[in-house]
Amino acid sequence: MTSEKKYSVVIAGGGSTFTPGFVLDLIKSQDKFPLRQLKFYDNDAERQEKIAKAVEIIMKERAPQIKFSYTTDPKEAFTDVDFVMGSIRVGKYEMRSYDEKIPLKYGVMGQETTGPGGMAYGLRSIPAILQIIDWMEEYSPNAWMINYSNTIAIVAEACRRLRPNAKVINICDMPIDDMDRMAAICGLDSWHDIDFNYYGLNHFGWWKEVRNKKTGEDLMPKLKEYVKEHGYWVGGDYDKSTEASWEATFRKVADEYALEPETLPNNYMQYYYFPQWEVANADPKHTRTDEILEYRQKIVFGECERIVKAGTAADNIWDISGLHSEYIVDICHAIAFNTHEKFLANCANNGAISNMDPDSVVEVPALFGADGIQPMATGEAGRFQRGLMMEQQTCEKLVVDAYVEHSYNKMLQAFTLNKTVPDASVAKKILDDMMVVNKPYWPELK
Ligand SMILES: NC(=O)c1ccc[n+]([C@@H]2O[C@H](COP(=O)([O-])OP(=O)(O)OC[C@H]3O[C@@H](n4cnc5c(N)ncnc54)[C@H](O)[C@@H]3O)[C@@H](O)[C@H]2O)c1
Ligand SMILES: O=P(O)(O)OC[C@H]1O[C@H](O[C@H]2[C@H](O)[C@@H](O)[C@@H](O)O[C@@H]2CO)[C@H](O)[C@@H](O)[C@@H]1O
Ligand SMILES: [Mn+2]
Repeated sequence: MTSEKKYSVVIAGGGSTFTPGFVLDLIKSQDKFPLRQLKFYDNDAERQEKIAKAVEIIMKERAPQIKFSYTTDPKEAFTDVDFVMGSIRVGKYEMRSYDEKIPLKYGVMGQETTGPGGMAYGLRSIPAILQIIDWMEEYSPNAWMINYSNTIAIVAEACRRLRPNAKVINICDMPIDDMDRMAAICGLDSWHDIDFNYYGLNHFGWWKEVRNKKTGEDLMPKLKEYVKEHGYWVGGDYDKSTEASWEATFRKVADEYALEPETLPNNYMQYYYFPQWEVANADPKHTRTDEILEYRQKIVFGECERIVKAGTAADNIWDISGLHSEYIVDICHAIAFNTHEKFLANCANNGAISNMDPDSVVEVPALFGADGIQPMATGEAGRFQRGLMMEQQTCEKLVVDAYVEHSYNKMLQAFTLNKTVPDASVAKKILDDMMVVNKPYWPELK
């Protein structure tokens, strides 16, 4: 589809390891989502510049028609834009490392977006995301923010409650990645060949239905046969660049499926079904953050440095674009061109899951168009799933209460209620350690 209009996009989190991927996929999509301008915004000038200097070269060589700039000034960043792509990490990897390591100190699973670590990260993200929404509304009132910045479930609950009319859509690529694996398992090209019914919370959900989009064939029986042995691990060429810890995650789906074989789980259920297994298999001194510093961050920043030194990206062999970046570009395209394609959104339930409260934030299929999202009805949640979701979403709501009320006790209740934490005394120890390191980012909790 082509149009006269060309769009202006700002990536908030210009220094993100995913930014070069966004850029490469935006360039690849110029025939369907044409840009006139691309900007980066970050609050760490030095980190952003390392990526931006390489992107400047890439843009000159591959898309000179698009005006490119980068800034730490919010007015410059958010003026004259149609889309904000959110990819910030408040506190960067230094704070992610604490999110993972502090709970482990007390025998509790430590993970980026789940358990106490995920709640700590969510509380850090709320004020930064609300601030970006406010700048977007002030400087580009017609713009849409498509946000990846975690912890999405908590950020989405804060948006629902505190910015109910904002043009912000909180998204996650995990179900897309899982569905792409399902497609590969069934011999299909990509997740685009699959139709689905999925429901849950972010990083906490289940497929009720998976079909071949073209023929309508029910793929659940075939998938279940495969998943009970291999989980969502595909192997071979498909997984040639997948890191070892992701392999373990996709294989673990076999155990998650065995627990509830009527549906197929989001791979993140491992953290709630098997938190003690996570602890037993973790190295408290070397967590996922350390792996990223040694691998993804090294590759991305190393390649940027190499391009800048060479003064060209012509021999650039690195391409970290992929599902993550394709997905956000496809969503911007769907909104820009009012396509009403089916993706997934984290939004107020309002009946999408019939036996959950209207004000629950849920992750469900939705049609994406010029007016934003139209969430779809997914039917009833199973008893097991509903019980789990009620507990988890209450934790997410309590974190937002803690933010609004500056309440230590609400945060302690959130930690205590969480399925990954054994009791209130352990919750308190974790929270007290987290209070110290999060001082620059959290509201003062009293
Ligand atoms: N929703 C999803 O499914 C999904 C998938 C992958 C990654 N993510 C999220 O994407 C984000 C980026 O991940 P990454 O690993 O590339 O992180 P990263 O640490 O490499 O980059 C994040 C950038 O955000 C910047 N930043 C921090 N606070 C900011 C603020 N207040 N304003 C502007 N910039 C700020 C940092 O300086 C840094 O350059 C994270 O939130 C991550 O959890 C989400
Ligand atoms: O440990 P990380 O930073 O590698 O991953 C944490 C994120 O994991 C999911 O995103 C994956 C995505 O599903 C996969 O397809 C590929 O693009 O990598 C992404 C990041 O590694 C999850 O959806 C995110 O919310 C997490 O932040
Ligand atoms: Mn996600």
